[in-house]
Amino acid sequence: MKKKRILFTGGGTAGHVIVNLALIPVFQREGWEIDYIGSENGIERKLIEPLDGVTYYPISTGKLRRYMSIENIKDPFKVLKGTFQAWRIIGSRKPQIIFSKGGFVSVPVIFASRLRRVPAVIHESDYTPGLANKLAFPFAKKILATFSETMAYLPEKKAEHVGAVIRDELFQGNKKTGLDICGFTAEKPVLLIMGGSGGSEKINQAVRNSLPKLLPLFQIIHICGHGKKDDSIQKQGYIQFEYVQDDLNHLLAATDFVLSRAGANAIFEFLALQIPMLLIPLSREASRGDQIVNAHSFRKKNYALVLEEEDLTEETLIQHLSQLKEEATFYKQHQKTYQSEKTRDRVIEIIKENRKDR
Ligand SMILES: CC(=O)N[C@H]1[C@@H](OP(=O)(O)OP(=O)(O)OC[C@H]2O[C@@H](n3ccc(=O)[nH]c3=O)[C@H](O)[C@@H]2O)O[C@H](CO)[C@@H](O)[C@@H]1O
Repeated sequence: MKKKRILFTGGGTAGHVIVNLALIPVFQREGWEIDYIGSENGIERKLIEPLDGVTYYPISTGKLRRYMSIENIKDPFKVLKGTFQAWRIIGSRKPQIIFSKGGFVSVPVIFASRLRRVPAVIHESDYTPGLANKLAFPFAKKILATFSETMAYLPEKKAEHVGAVIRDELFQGNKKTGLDICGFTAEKPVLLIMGGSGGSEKINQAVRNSLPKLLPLFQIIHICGHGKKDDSIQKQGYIQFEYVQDDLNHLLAATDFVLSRAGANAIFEFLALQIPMLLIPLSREASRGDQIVNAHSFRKKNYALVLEEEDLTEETLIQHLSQLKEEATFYKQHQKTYQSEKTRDRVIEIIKENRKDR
Protein backbone atom coordinates (compact mmCIF):
# COMPACT_ATOMS: atom_id res chain seq x y z
CA MET A 1 0.00 0.00 0.00
CA LYS A 2 1.17 3.53 -0.79
CA LYS A 3 2.67 5.35 2.21
CA LYS A 4 0.61 8.33 3.41
CA ARG A 5 2.74 11.49 3.58
CA ILE A 6 1.99 14.95 4.91
CA LEU A 7 4.20 18.03 5.00
CA PHE A 8 3.64 20.71 7.64
CA THR A 9 4.91 24.26 7.58
CA GLY A 10 4.58 27.38 9.74
CA GLY A 11 6.79 29.38 12.04
CA GLY A 12 8.28 32.66 13.15
CA THR A 13 6.51 32.63 16.53
CA ALA A 14 5.11 29.72 18.56
CA GLY A 15 1.60 30.80 17.54
CA HIS A 16 2.44 29.53 14.04
CA VAL A 17 3.72 26.17 15.28
CA ILE A 18 1.46 25.09 18.14
CA VAL A 19 -1.46 24.05 15.90
CA ASN A 20 0.91 21.80 13.96
CA LEU A 21 2.07 20.33 17.27
CA ALA A 22 -1.55 19.48 18.05
CA LEU A 23 -2.08 17.73 14.69
CA ILE A 24 1.22 15.88 14.23
CA PRO A 25 0.59 13.18 16.92
CA VAL A 26 -2.73 12.26 15.30
CA PHE A 27 -1.14 11.69 11.89
CA GLN A 28 1.72 9.80 13.55
CA ARG A 29 -0.71 7.44 15.28
CA GLU A 30 -2.32 6.76 11.90
CA GLY A 31 1.02 5.83 10.35
CA TRP A 32 1.61 8.88 8.11
CA GLU A 33 5.14 9.95 7.21
CA ILE A 34 5.64 13.48 8.44
CA ASP A 35 7.94 16.19 7.13
CA TYR A 36 8.20 19.80 8.28
CA ILE A 37 9.59 22.79 6.44
CA GLY A 38 10.61 25.67 8.70
CA SER A 39 13.25 28.35 8.90
CA GLU A 40 16.88 27.87 9.81
CA ASN A 41 16.77 29.68 13.16
CA GLY A 42 13.12 30.19 14.10
CA ILE A 43 11.32 28.80 17.14
CA GLU A 44 9.73 26.14 14.89
CA ARG A 45 13.12 24.46 14.59
CA LYS A 46 13.46 24.23 18.38
CA LEU A 47 9.93 22.92 18.82
CA ILE A 48 9.77 20.51 15.88
CA GLU A 49 13.28 19.17 15.17
CA PRO A 50 13.49 17.17 18.45
CA LEU A 51 10.23 15.29 17.69
CA ASP A 52 10.64 11.59 16.95
CA GLY A 53 9.42 10.57 13.52
CA VAL A 54 9.31 14.08 12.04
CA THR A 55 11.95 15.15 9.52
CA TYR A 56 12.73 18.86 9.68
CA TYR A 57 13.89 20.69 6.54
CA PRO A 58 15.21 24.24 7.06
CA ILE A 59 14.86 26.71 4.17
CA SER A 60 15.71 30.32 3.46
CA THR A 61 12.93 32.77 4.26
CA GLY A 62 12.07 36.48 4.32
CA LYS A 63 10.65 38.43 7.21
CA LEU A 64 8.11 41.20 7.58
CA ARG A 65 9.79 44.26 9.10
CA ARG A 66 7.95 47.42 10.06
CA TYR A 67 11.11 49.51 9.66
CA MET A 68 13.59 50.40 6.90
CA SER A 69 16.41 47.91 6.56
CA ILE A 70 18.80 46.69 3.90
CA GLU A 71 17.40 43.25 4.69
CA ASN A 72 14.09 44.30 3.09
CA ILE A 73 15.84 44.44 -0.28
CA LYS A 74 17.28 40.95 0.20
CA ASP A 75 13.96 39.40 1.21
CA PRO A 76 12.45 38.75 -2.25
CA PHE A 77 15.65 36.86 -3.16
CA LYS A 78 15.44 34.84 0.05
CA VAL A 79 11.82 33.95 -0.71
CA LEU A 80 12.86 32.93 -4.23
CA LYS A 81 15.65 30.76 -2.85
CA GLY A 82 13.24 29.29 -0.26
CA THR A 83 10.72 28.50 -3.00
CA PHE A 84 13.37 26.60 -4.96
CA GLN A 85 14.45 24.71 -1.81
CA ALA A 86 10.84 23.87 -0.95
CA TRP A 87 10.22 22.80 -4.57
CA ARG A 88 13.11 20.32 -4.31
CA ILE A 89 12.00 18.99 -0.92
CA ILE A 90 8.40 18.52 -2.08
CA GLY A 91 9.72 16.85 -5.26
CA SER A 92 11.79 14.34 -3.33
CA ARG A 93 9.44 13.70 -0.37
CA LYS A 94 6.25 13.65 -2.48
CA PRO A 95 3.70 14.59 0.21
CA GLN A 96 0.05 14.10 -0.72
CA ILE A 97 -0.97 17.20 1.19
CA ILE A 98 0.61 20.29 2.75
CA PHE A 99 -0.73 21.92 5.91
CA SER A 100 0.34 25.48 6.69
CA LYS A 101 -0.11 27.39 9.90
CA GLY A 102 1.24 30.59 8.35
CA GLY A 103 4.12 32.88 9.23
CA PHE A 104 6.67 34.03 6.67
CA VAL A 105 8.41 30.69 6.22
CA SER A 106 5.18 29.20 4.87
CA VAL A 107 5.05 31.55 1.86
CA PRO A 108 7.74 29.84 -0.28
CA VAL A 109 6.35 26.44 0.71
CA ILE A 110 2.87 27.32 -0.55
CA PHE A 111 4.32 28.81 -3.78
CA ALA A 112 6.26 25.58 -4.31
CA SER A 113 3.21 23.43 -3.52
CA ARG A 114 1.42 25.01 -6.47
CA LEU A 115 4.42 24.44 -8.77
CA ARG A 116 4.44 20.77 -7.72
CA ARG A 117 0.63 20.53 -7.85
CA VAL A 118 0.35 19.31 -4.29
CA PRO A 119 -2.82 20.59 -2.55
CA ALA A 120 -2.29 22.92 0.40
CA VAL A 121 -4.58 23.66 3.34
CA ILE A 122 -3.94 26.88 5.27
CA HIS A 123 -5.09 27.67 8.79
CA GLU A 124 -5.61 31.32 9.75
CA SER A 125 -5.96 31.78 13.48
CA ASP A 126 -6.21 35.57 13.69
CA TYR A 127 -9.40 37.57 13.20
CA THR A 128 -7.85 39.38 10.23
CA PRO A 129 -5.48 37.42 7.94
CA GLY A 130 -1.76 38.14 8.18
CA LEU A 131 0.30 39.22 5.16
CA ALA A 132 2.03 35.83 4.77
CA ASN A 133 -1.28 34.02 4.57
CA LYS A 134 -2.76 36.66 2.26
CA LEU A 135 0.11 36.08 -0.18
CA ALA A 136 -0.46 32.33 0.04
CA PHE A 137 -4.28 32.22 -0.24
CA PRO A 138 -4.45 32.24 -4.07
CA PHE A 139 -2.33 29.07 -4.15
CA ALA A 140 -4.20 27.12 -1.46
CA LYS A 141 -6.96 24.59 -1.93
CA LYS A 142 -8.65 25.25 1.41
CA ILE A 143 -8.43 28.03 4.01
CA LEU A 144 -9.58 27.35 7.55
CA ALA A 145 -10.44 30.04 10.09
CA THR A 146 -10.45 30.10 13.87
CA PHE A 147 -12.74 33.14 14.23
CA SER A 148 -16.15 32.95 12.52
CA GLU A 149 -15.77 36.69 11.71
CA THR A 150 -12.66 35.94 9.58
CA MET A 151 -14.85 34.36 6.90
CA ALA A 152 -15.65 37.88 5.65
CA TYR A 153 -11.94 38.34 4.71
CA LEU A 154 -11.49 34.99 2.93
CA PRO A 155 -12.27 33.77 -0.60
CA GLU A 156 -15.76 32.29 -0.16
CA LYS A 157 -15.30 29.11 -2.16
CA LYS A 158 -12.18 27.93 -0.34
CA ALA A 159 -12.95 29.06 3.20
CA GLU A 160 -14.41 27.22 6.15
CA HIS A 161 -14.82 28.28 9.76
CA VAL A 162 -13.51 25.46 11.95
CA GLY A 163 -12.54 27.14 15.23
CA ALA A 164 -9.30 26.80 17.22
CA VAL A 165 -7.19 23.65 17.22
CA ILE A 166 -6.06 23.06 20.79
CA ARG A 167 -3.45 20.59 22.03
CA ASP A 168 -5.07 17.64 23.85
CA GLU A 169 -2.57 17.76 26.67
CA LEU A 170 -3.71 21.21 27.77
CA PHE A 171 -6.90 19.57 29.06
CA GLN A 172 -4.92 17.01 31.03
CA GLY A 173 -3.28 19.28 33.59
CA ASN A 174 -3.29 18.56 37.31
CA LYS A 175 -3.91 21.46 39.69
CA LYS A 176 -1.87 20.02 42.56
CA THR A 177 1.09 19.32 40.26
CA GLY A 178 0.86 22.91 38.98
CA LEU A 179 0.81 24.35 42.51
CA ASP A 180 3.69 22.08 43.57
CA ILE A 181 5.83 23.13 40.58
CA CYS A 182 5.43 26.75 41.71
CA GLY A 183 5.60 26.12 45.46
CA PHE A 184 2.13 27.75 45.79
CA THR A 185 -0.79 26.98 48.13
CA ALA A 186 -4.40 26.23 47.22
CA GLU A 187 -5.56 28.96 49.62
CA LYS A 188 -4.90 32.01 47.43
CA PRO A 189 -5.90 32.62 43.76
CA VAL A 190 -3.28 32.14 41.06
CA LEU A 191 -2.75 34.69 38.28
CA LEU A 192 -0.84 33.47 35.22
CA ILE A 193 0.79 36.13 33.06
CA MET A 194 1.71 35.34 29.45
CA GLY A 195 2.97 38.03 27.09
CA GLY A 196 2.62 35.82 24.00
CA SER A 197 5.15 33.16 23.11
CA GLY A 198 7.99 35.71 23.14
CA GLY A 199 6.98 37.57 26.29
CA SER A 200 6.13 41.27 26.48
CA GLU A 201 8.52 43.89 27.87
CA LYS A 202 5.65 46.31 28.51
CA ILE A 203 3.56 43.81 30.48
CA ASN A 204 6.63 42.50 32.32
CA GLN A 205 7.54 46.01 33.42
CA ALA A 206 4.02 46.96 34.51
CA VAL A 207 3.62 43.71 36.46
CA ARG A 208 7.00 44.01 38.19
CA ASN A 209 6.30 47.61 39.20
CA SER A 210 2.91 46.57 40.58
CA LEU A 211 4.05 43.53 42.56
CA PRO A 212 3.61 45.17 46.01
CA LYS A 213 -0.08 45.72 45.19
CA LEU A 214 -0.62 42.47 43.24
CA LEU A 215 0.93 39.97 45.64
CA PRO A 216 -1.61 40.53 48.44
CA LEU A 217 -4.30 39.58 45.88
CA PHE A 218 -2.70 36.75 43.87
CA GLN A 219 0.07 34.20 43.69
CA ILE A 220 1.71 34.96 40.34
CA ILE A 221 3.12 32.72 37.60
CA HIS A 222 4.95 35.08 35.26
CA ILE A 223 5.95 33.70 31.84
CA CYS A 224 8.28 36.48 30.75
CA GLY A 225 9.83 35.33 27.44
CA HIS A 226 13.34 34.22 26.52
CA GLY A 227 16.02 36.41 28.10
CA LYS A 228 13.40 38.47 29.98
CA LYS A 229 13.54 36.92 33.46
CA ASP A 230 14.59 39.22 36.29
CA ASP A 231 16.40 37.06 38.85
CA SER A 232 16.86 40.00 41.20
CA ILE A 233 13.17 39.65 42.14
CA GLN A 234 12.77 36.90 44.73
CA LYS A 235 9.37 37.13 46.41
CA GLN A 236 7.06 34.68 48.10
CA GLY A 237 4.16 33.80 45.74
CA TYR A 238 5.93 35.04 42.59
CA ILE A 239 7.61 32.69 40.13
CA GLN A 240 9.08 33.45 36.72
CA PHE A 241 9.57 31.24 33.67
CA GLU A 242 11.06 32.21 30.31
CA TYR A 243 8.93 29.75 28.31
CA VAL A 244 7.05 26.69 29.53
CA GLN A 245 7.04 23.72 27.21
CA ASP A 246 5.98 20.53 29.01
CA ASP A 247 4.21 21.64 32.18
CA LEU A 248 1.98 24.38 30.79
CA ASN A 249 -1.07 22.12 31.25
CA HIS A 250 -0.38 21.77 35.00
CA LEU A 251 0.30 25.49 35.42
CA LEU A 252 -2.97 26.28 33.64
CA ALA A 253 -4.85 23.77 35.83
CA ALA A 254 -3.59 25.71 38.85
CA THR A 255 -4.56 29.08 37.30
CA ASP A 256 -7.63 31.07 38.37
CA PHE A 257 -7.05 34.19 36.24
CA VAL A 258 -4.96 35.07 33.23
CA LEU A 259 -3.33 38.31 32.14
CA SER A 260 -2.24 37.95 28.53
CA ARG A 261 -1.44 39.44 25.16
CA ALA A 262 -4.18 38.64 22.64
CA GLY A 263 -2.41 36.17 20.33
CA ALA A 264 -5.12 34.03 18.76
CA ASN A 265 -3.98 30.60 19.91
CA ALA A 266 -3.33 31.52 23.50
CA ILE A 267 -6.68 33.26 24.03
CA PHE A 268 -8.66 30.35 22.56
CA GLU A 269 -6.77 28.01 24.91
CA PHE A 270 -7.80 30.11 27.93
CA LEU A 271 -11.34 30.21 26.57
CA ALA A 272 -11.52 26.44 26.09
CA LEU A 273 -10.19 25.98 29.65
CA GLN A 274 -12.71 28.56 30.91
CA ILE A 275 -10.19 30.80 32.65
CA PRO A 276 -11.29 34.44 33.11
CA MET A 277 -8.78 36.63 31.27
CA LEU A 278 -7.62 40.21 31.06
CA LEU A 279 -6.18 40.89 27.59
CA ILE A 280 -3.69 43.64 26.75
CA PRO A 281 -3.40 43.44 22.95
CA LEU A 282 -0.17 44.39 21.18
CA SER A 283 -0.61 47.99 19.99
CA ARG A 284 -0.79 49.19 16.38
CA GLU A 285 2.61 50.83 16.85
CA ALA A 286 4.28 47.43 17.12
CA SER A 287 2.02 45.31 14.90
CA ARG A 288 -0.65 45.34 12.22
CA GLY A 289 -3.23 45.49 15.01
CA ASP A 290 -4.36 41.86 14.72
CA GLN A 291 -4.39 41.35 18.48
CA ILE A 292 -6.61 44.40 18.96
CA VAL A 293 -9.35 42.90 16.79
CA ASN A 294 -8.85 39.45 18.38
CA ALA A 295 -9.32 41.03 21.81
CA HIS A 296 -12.33 43.09 20.78
CA SER A 297 -14.08 40.04 19.42
CA PHE A 298 -13.54 38.36 22.81
CA ARG A 299 -14.77 41.42 24.66
CA LYS A 300 -17.92 41.56 22.52
CA LYS A 301 -18.70 37.94 23.37
CA ASN A 302 -17.97 38.57 27.08
CA TYR A 303 -15.14 36.02 27.02
CA ALA A 304 -12.56 38.57 28.25
CA LEU A 305 -11.90 41.94 29.81
CA VAL A 306 -9.65 44.16 27.68
CA LEU A 307 -7.18 46.90 28.60
CA GLU A 308 -5.58 48.80 25.71
CA GLU A 309 -1.79 49.03 25.86
CA GLU A 310 -2.01 52.85 25.66
CA ASP A 311 -4.06 52.83 28.88
CA LEU A 312 -1.74 50.48 30.76
CA THR A 313 -0.46 51.96 34.03
CA GLU A 314 0.09 50.43 37.46
CA GLU A 315 -3.28 51.84 38.55
CA THR A 316 -5.29 50.58 35.55
CA LEU A 317 -3.62 47.18 35.79
CA ILE A 318 -4.63 46.71 39.44
CA GLN A 319 -8.08 48.14 38.78
CA HIS A 320 -8.73 45.80 35.83
CA LEU A 321 -7.40 42.71 37.61
CA SER A 322 -9.59 43.49 40.63
CA GLN A 323 -12.56 43.87 38.29
CA LEU A 324 -11.73 40.54 36.62
CA LYS A 325 -11.66 38.89 40.04
CA GLU A 326 -15.03 40.34 40.98
CA GLU A 327 -16.65 39.46 37.65
CA ALA A 328 -15.08 36.00 37.27
CA THR A 329 -18.41 34.14 37.33
CA PHE A 330 -19.79 36.37 34.57
CA TYR A 331 -16.85 35.55 32.27
CA LYS A 332 -16.91 31.84 33.07
CA GLN A 333 -20.63 31.67 32.27
CA HIS A 334 -20.08 33.16 28.83
CA GLN A 335 -16.99 31.02 28.21
CA LYS A 336 -19.08 27.89 28.84
CA THR A 337 -21.08 28.60 25.68
CA TYR A 338 -17.96 28.05 23.52
CA GLN A 339 -17.56 24.54 22.09
CA SER A 340 -14.07 23.50 21.04
CA GLU A 341 -13.96 19.70 20.93
CA LYS A 342 -14.84 19.02 17.30
CA THR A 343 -12.40 21.41 15.62
CA ARG A 344 -9.38 19.15 15.49
CA ASP A 345 -11.36 16.25 14.04
CA ARG A 346 -12.84 18.49 11.34
CA VAL A 347 -9.39 19.85 10.41
CA ILE A 348 -8.05 16.30 10.09
CA GLU A 349 -11.05 15.33 7.96
CA ILE A 350 -10.47 18.31 5.64
CA ILE A 351 -6.77 17.46 5.28
CA LYS A 352 -7.62 13.87 4.36
CA GLU A 353 -10.44 14.84 1.96
CA ASN A 354 -8.16 17.19 0.05
CA ARG A 355 -5.07 15.04 -0.31
CA LYS A 356 -3.76 14.03 -3.69
CA ASP A 357 -4.12 10.46 -5.06
CA ARG A 358 -6.66 9.31 -2.54
C1 LIG B 1 4.18 39.33 18.33
C2 LIG B 1 3.41 38.52 17.36
O1 LIG B 1 3.70 38.46 16.18
N1 LIG B 1 2.36 37.88 17.85
C3 LIG B 1 1.49 37.04 17.02
C4 LIG B 1 1.83 35.60 17.28
O2 LIG B 1 1.70 35.46 18.69
P1 LIG B 1 2.26 34.26 19.54
O3 LIG B 1 3.34 33.50 18.89
O4 LIG B 1 2.47 34.80 20.91
O5 LIG B 1 1.03 33.29 19.43
P2 LIG B 1 -0.25 32.93 20.26
O6 LIG B 1 -0.49 33.80 21.42
O7 LIG B 1 -1.33 32.76 19.26
O8 LIG B 1 0.16 31.48 20.77
C5 LIG B 1 1.22 31.27 21.63
C6 LIG B 1 1.28 29.81 21.84
O9 LIG B 1 2.45 29.50 22.57
C7 LIG B 1 2.09 28.72 23.69
N2 LIG B 1 3.03 28.99 24.78
C8 LIG B 1 3.31 30.27 25.15
C9 LIG B 1 4.19 30.52 26.19
C10 LIG B 1 4.76 29.41 26.84
O10 LIG B 1 5.55 29.56 27.77
N3 LIG B 1 4.46 28.16 26.45
C11 LIG B 1 3.60 27.91 25.42
O11 LIG B 1 3.36 26.75 25.07
C12 LIG B 1 0.67 29.12 24.05
O12 LIG B 1 0.06 28.13 24.83
C13 LIG B 1 0.08 29.29 22.65
O13 LIG B 1 -0.34 28.06 22.13
O14 LIG B 1 0.94 34.73 16.56
C14 LIG B 1 -0.44 34.91 16.86
C15 LIG B 1 -1.23 33.91 16.02
O15 LIG B 1 -1.08 34.14 14.66
C16 LIG B 1 -0.87 36.36 16.60
O16 LIG B 1 -2.21 36.51 17.03
C17 LIG B 1 0.04 37.29 17.37
O17 LIG B 1 -0.29 38.64 17.09
